[in-house]
Amino acid sequence: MLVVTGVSGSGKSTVASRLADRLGLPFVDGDDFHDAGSIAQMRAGHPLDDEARAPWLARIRAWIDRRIETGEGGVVACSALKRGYRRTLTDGRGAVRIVFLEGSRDLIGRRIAARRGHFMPAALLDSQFATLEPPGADETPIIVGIADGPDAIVAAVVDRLGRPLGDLGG
Ligand SMILES: Nc1ncnc2c1ncn2[C@@H]1O[C@H](COP(=O)(O)OP(=O)(O)OP(=O)(O)O)[C@@H](O)[C@H]1O
Ligand SMILES: O=C(O)[C@H](O)[C@@H](O)[C@H](O)[C@H](O)CO
Repeated sequence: MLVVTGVSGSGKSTVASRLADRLGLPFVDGDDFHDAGSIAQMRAGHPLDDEARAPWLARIRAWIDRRIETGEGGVVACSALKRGYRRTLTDGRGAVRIVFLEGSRDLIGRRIAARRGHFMPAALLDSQFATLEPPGADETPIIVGIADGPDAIVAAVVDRLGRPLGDLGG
């Protein structure tokens, strides 16, 4: 089970969906678990706070738990900006591995500015970086830079998994 994390526009949806294809695992986008109120709040340029994110994270955790139960595993795209958010998704779940997409404010800002048809406004990127607590070594994250294209990033993650792909189920 892989959770692909990073700020808005870091490429989570792009990378996680291709990664899932590559590994033959189900994919889900954390964006699809927001309620309408949270989407409206972000669209209006107001960041979510801990309270608003808690039920959203709980829904994603429930998806992860179902995937673990079936033994099939999966790949989920979820910003999981703070350590505490990641713990919500990983604690007590040994097989959940964090992937962190690392990129500069400048590069991500350019990609968001070029993106069309997404609710997340570019203006929220500063708040995303202010909230971000990059994963520490104790979280054994797979950290990948995002300067290269999606296929290269997927290949780098697969390379770093460092264990047989069949072991990702639980
Ligand atoms: N490695 C890459 N190289 C070039 N462009 C990329 C790369 N990864 C993603 N993009 C583009 O950057 C934009 C942001 O990517 P994406 O929507 O996947 O990010 P995200 O982290 O899922 O964002 P959000 O959290 O806001 O949903 C998209 O237009 C996407 O096509
Ligand atoms: O925690 C958050 O602030 C939100 O989850 C955002 O990160 C969005 O979900 C997404 O990244 C934007 O599309």
